[in-house]
Amino acid sequence: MKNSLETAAVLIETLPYMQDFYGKTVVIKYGGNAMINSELKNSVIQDITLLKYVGMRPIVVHGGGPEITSVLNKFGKKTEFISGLRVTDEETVSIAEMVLVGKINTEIVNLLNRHGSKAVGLSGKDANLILAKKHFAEVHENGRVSMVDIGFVGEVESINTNILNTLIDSGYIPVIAPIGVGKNGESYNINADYVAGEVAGALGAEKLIMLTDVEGIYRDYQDKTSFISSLSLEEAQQMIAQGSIGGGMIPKVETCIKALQGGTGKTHIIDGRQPHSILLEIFTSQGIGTQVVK
Ligand SMILES: Nc1ncnc2c1ncn2[C@@H]1O[C@H](COP(=O)(O)OP(=O)(O)O)[C@@H](O)[C@H]1O
Ligand SMILES: CC(=O)N[C@@H](CCC(=O)OP(=O)(O)O)C(=O)O
Repeated sequence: MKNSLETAAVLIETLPYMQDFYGKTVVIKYGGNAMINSELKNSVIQDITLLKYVGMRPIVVHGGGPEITSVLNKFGKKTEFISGLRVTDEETVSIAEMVLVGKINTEIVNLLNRHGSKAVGLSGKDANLILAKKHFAEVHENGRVSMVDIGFVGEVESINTNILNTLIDSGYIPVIAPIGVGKNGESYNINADYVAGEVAGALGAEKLIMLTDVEGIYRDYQDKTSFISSLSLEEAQQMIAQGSIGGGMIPKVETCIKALQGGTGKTHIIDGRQPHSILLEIFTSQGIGTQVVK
């Protein structure tokens, strides 16, 4: 892991090439498992603020899965995930909305603003940012695929790019909570990875960066020497089908695949536990984490 001074050195080396980054749209998916402590949170917030200062167009899509689970526990509700997605009944979707929109979104917006950014928080309901419909989980078992009903879990039908571009063009950083709205005004709990991918695709982002709690993708998750630094779209599809990518990594990799197919330049899964991981990914020639590319 690099310390802050080493990270600063990386940035200074990059200075002559700063104009290459000007005006580039980058979507950052900030996962709940990477929101470990206030020091790391500040490092993520500083990185995003710096991207803005050098003329990039950052957009944040956040998760908050562990926090939702902990609040559900307090209400005596158990959590079940199928293919990386939370089984969501009516009570669960309102708790998820309360945690994601009411707590985590406002926290991130507040932190960004305290660090000198102009951040605006949005859920899928603001200006109908995320129109959604019911999603069924795809379960791979013994080479067969089945579709399972997991309740109020949504998939994105459309993203209102107009509101995002209006905010970005006025100098704001949009911070998006992954709650979608259905055509009858109902709330849908959407995995934040999928929302990040859809936003990246809709805006034609240069990069999609997903912060999580592992170094990146492993060929075999039990074997930490099997780390992969670069993966093609086809290899990624194969790994999901073979079951070597599991749990919460499935929506991430599916998102990378979809974003690449939709025109996003590059996608990255990086370790949010590493201080200044966003800067290290964007401003070093080798980057960090696993990149999934066409
Ligand atoms: N092949 C794999 N490589 C890396 N991580 C994997 C793999 N298969 C499953 N995982 C799991 O995916 C997790 C990341 O997803 P998740 O916990 O949902 O993160 P986040 O909250 O950041 O979205 C890892 O902590 C790991 O347990
Ligand atoms: C349907 C579904 O699984 N929704 C997620 C939304 C939050 C999320 O994605 O948070 P992370 O990025 O921290 O995992 C959930 O309920 O946990």
